[in-house]
Amino acid sequence: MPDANNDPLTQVAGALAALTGGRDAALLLAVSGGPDSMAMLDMVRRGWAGPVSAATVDHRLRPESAGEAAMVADYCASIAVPHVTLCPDAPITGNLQSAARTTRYRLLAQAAARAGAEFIVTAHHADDQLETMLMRLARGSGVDGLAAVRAKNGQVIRPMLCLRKAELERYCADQAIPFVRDPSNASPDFDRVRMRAALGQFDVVDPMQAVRSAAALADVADALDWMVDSEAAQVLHTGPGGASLIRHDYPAALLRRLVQRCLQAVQPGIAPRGEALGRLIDTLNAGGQGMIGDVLCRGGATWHFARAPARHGAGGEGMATE
Ligand SMILES: Nc1ncnc2c1ncn2[C@@H]1O[C@H](COP(=O)(O)OP(=O)(O)OP(=O)(O)O)[C@@H](O)[C@H]1O
Repeated sequence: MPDANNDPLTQVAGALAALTGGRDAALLLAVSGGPDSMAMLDMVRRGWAGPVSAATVDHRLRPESAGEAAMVADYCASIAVPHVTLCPDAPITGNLQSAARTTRYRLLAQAAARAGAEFIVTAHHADDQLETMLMRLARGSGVDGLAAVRAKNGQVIRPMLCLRKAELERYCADQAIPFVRDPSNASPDFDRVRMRAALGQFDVVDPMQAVRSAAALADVADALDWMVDSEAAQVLHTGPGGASLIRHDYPAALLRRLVQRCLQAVQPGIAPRGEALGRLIDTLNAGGQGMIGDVLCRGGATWHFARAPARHGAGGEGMATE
């Protein structure tokens, strides 16, 4: 007899209830028009008792994108789900994937506020999680990076992590749900596409186990943040002259986070890579001084962090040490 608990709709409903705290909160679904988010749209509107609306971001980076957004709008109209297409007010430039992602989440947050939605829901699934973890592993990431795609990050929630991509595609086929395929998902120019192709030949790691590992690492990252909150209140002081750390005999994982907080207190938004941060901490431990971004850092009994004049041609997060 089929197990009702393994039914994708039941699993997604359970994940949504856990992520939202069980209330019938208003949800804004982020629907690109691909099979993952179209399956999510259909599953959530069937299984969720609270208000549901949907948004598609037309990044205007490909000629087909307006037609894809229109397809989602038409489908939403046919199932009586309110839908909005969101467009950036200026062309997306620079590192296109990363700039598109930043713009997308900003537009979605604005649309959620307008729609009165408490949560933005994306369709990241278990195969996405494994790909992300392996890409981070290939870069030597630590706990935060390997925690990969968070099931909950601020107001963004991801209830489809409990499902495989193949289940979502099967669902679309079974329910005759239309979808589009983004051609960039087939371009070998992207690391993710190459990783996906490699994983197609390699079934040693079960994506569902990767989801469990990532969730365990996310718990560890949250626990470290919690400890650092209470330590920082005792040992990290900020003022007009910058930030200082009066104690630094911490285990490495805590010290890295405390130093990150000092840096961010001086230069908001700075996110040094693990290796640069490790080199800085070695330098400070040896009583030396170094620069990360625009922050001058000095070791000694108390570590000091202060804004330095921007260096000509400085590359942001690189580090110079003395
Ligand atoms: N153009 C879009 N409009 C609305 N939602 C989108 C759009 N693109 C992506 N999303 C949402 O984000 C999810 C993940 O998409 P995708 O894997 O393409 O993003 P990514 O850039 O690789 O990951 P991330 O969103 O974590 O940065 C989709 O399933 C969908 O819910």
